Amino acid sequence: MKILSAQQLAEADLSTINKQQISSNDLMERVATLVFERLHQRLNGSPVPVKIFCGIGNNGGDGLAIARHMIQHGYHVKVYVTNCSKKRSPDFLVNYDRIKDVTNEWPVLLSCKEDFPEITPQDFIIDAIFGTGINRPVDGWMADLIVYLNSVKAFKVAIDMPSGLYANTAHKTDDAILQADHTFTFQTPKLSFFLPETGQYTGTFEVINIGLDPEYLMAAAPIAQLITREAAQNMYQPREKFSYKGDYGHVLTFAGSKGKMGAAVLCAGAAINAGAGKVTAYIPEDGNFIMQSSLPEVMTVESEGEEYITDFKNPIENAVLCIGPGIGVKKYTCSAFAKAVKEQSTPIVIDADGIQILAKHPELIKDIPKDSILTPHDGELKKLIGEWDNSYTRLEKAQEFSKKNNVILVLKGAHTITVAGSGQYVNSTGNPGMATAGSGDVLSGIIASFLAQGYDPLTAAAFSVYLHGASGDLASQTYAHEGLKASIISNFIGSSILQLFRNPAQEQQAQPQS
Ligand SMILES: NC(=O)C1=CN([C@@H]2O[C@H](COP(=O)(O)OP(=O)(O)OC[C@H]3O[C@@H](n4cnc5c(N)ncnc54)[C@H](O)[C@@H]3O)[C@@H](O)[C@H]2O)[C@@H](O)CC1
Ligand SMILES: [K+]
Repeated sequence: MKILSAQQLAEADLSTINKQQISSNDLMERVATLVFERLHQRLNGSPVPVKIFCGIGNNGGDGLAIARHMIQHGYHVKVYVTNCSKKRSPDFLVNYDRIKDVTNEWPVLLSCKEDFPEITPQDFIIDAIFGTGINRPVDGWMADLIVYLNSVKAFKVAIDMPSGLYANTAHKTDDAILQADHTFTFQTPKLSFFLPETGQYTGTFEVINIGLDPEYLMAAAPIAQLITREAAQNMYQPREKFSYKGDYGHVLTFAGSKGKMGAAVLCAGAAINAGAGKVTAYIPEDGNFIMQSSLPEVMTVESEGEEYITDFKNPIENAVLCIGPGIGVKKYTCSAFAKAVKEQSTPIVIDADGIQILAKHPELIKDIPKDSILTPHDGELKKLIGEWDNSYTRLEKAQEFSKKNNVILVLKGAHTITVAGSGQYVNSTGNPGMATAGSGDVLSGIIASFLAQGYDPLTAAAFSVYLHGASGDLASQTYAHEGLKASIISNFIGSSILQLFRNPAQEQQAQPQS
């Protein structure tokens, strides 16, 4: 699903009005009807006191139109208008007049702090103060209003955007932003919904298809793409009946050291669980028993070093190298890393200590095959690209690095973002239970596995990130966030592939691989 900027969404509104030959107010009415239907489904005629706060732009116009529908359906609605300027939008004004058709009360105008109404925890708040038109921080008594609304316990639903939140630009830390419990957002989610500084303001969110001009949407170059279940379904490559293990590639993991053989086991295990035809683990000599007894499906080749990998003699032709988990950064391991990377001619996966080594030896970056995939967490990323001021500069710097070095970066986080040149692919799966040791080793193994199976590097990265998160989501239904551990996530990879194509009634049946 495309993620568009606030400006593109405004253009899409205009294009819709022109192509569908409707007025902007017709579009607003369509939007308000769609939101009302969803509210009505949930509230089901409940006598809950509804308080709707409307700005004076089109977001406020939406709020007024929603209020009208609710009043017509018997809800107990009180409407407040933030009377901060005389520049009321034409569609706001139309709906301001129309609300009089269904109630004898004019909306209450708010102009200062003293006007704020009392709000009880039982109230249901609808926030239609600002949407995508916000272009500066909210200040004065309007900021106080947002702070006040945040301080009350009532349930809050935001229309299109939590008021005060920018769709795709950075905030200052003290900006007033409404903390919603749920957000109905229009046509596409906004980039800010997925970034750590701002993602929490939406609460849960739902994208409503408001029927904007399909031609505009098709042609628009998105600022990012959301990898949804549908997108992941399209990435999946089913297997041919007359195929054999040689068709599904060979992964060579270069992972593990004394005390960290678990990283190697998790990485190689995930590569097997995600479908690689063969997996060979290149390991320090002392790790052989651990690997062979943990993973009977995985072959091993020992390095000369007993506790660390100290050398590299390519044991397998045409394997996909997955290098870094648990290898440490000792000098001889760095030399073996450098040799292994240099000898590869097709894309590889570099994770964990492999990224630390690259950061310490930037001269090695030029030896990485084009379109290789690096999977840094933020600590590792900072060592590669330097510090950033906010999530937007983080993404810009990651794009620069990706373009300059012809590599794909998988920026791990609550919403992992895969950066390939100027393309940004935001993941939609995963949960906080996945913030656990070894989770990243599993991810790098999955990516290498799909690379080996012939997926192109960008697809392998984005698809693996999706499946990794989906495996964690499925596993958490049995183990809770707290009970998740990396090996469990790995055991749910097969279930997450099945779940891609299950209908909702079958979704509960997911079982782990043993
Ligand atoms: N025809 C359309 O354009 C449609 C617009 N829609 C709604 O319209 C919204 C966008 O509407 P608008 O562009 O009118 O903008 P908003 O309603 O988000 O903001 C209103 C106005 O507030 C002013 N403003 C910006 N920042 C401010 C601040 N910090 N303090 C005080 N005033 C500030 C700006 O002049 C802006 O035009 C969307 O989020 C959506 O809810 C939907 O109804 C769909 C159709
Ligand atoms: K809003």
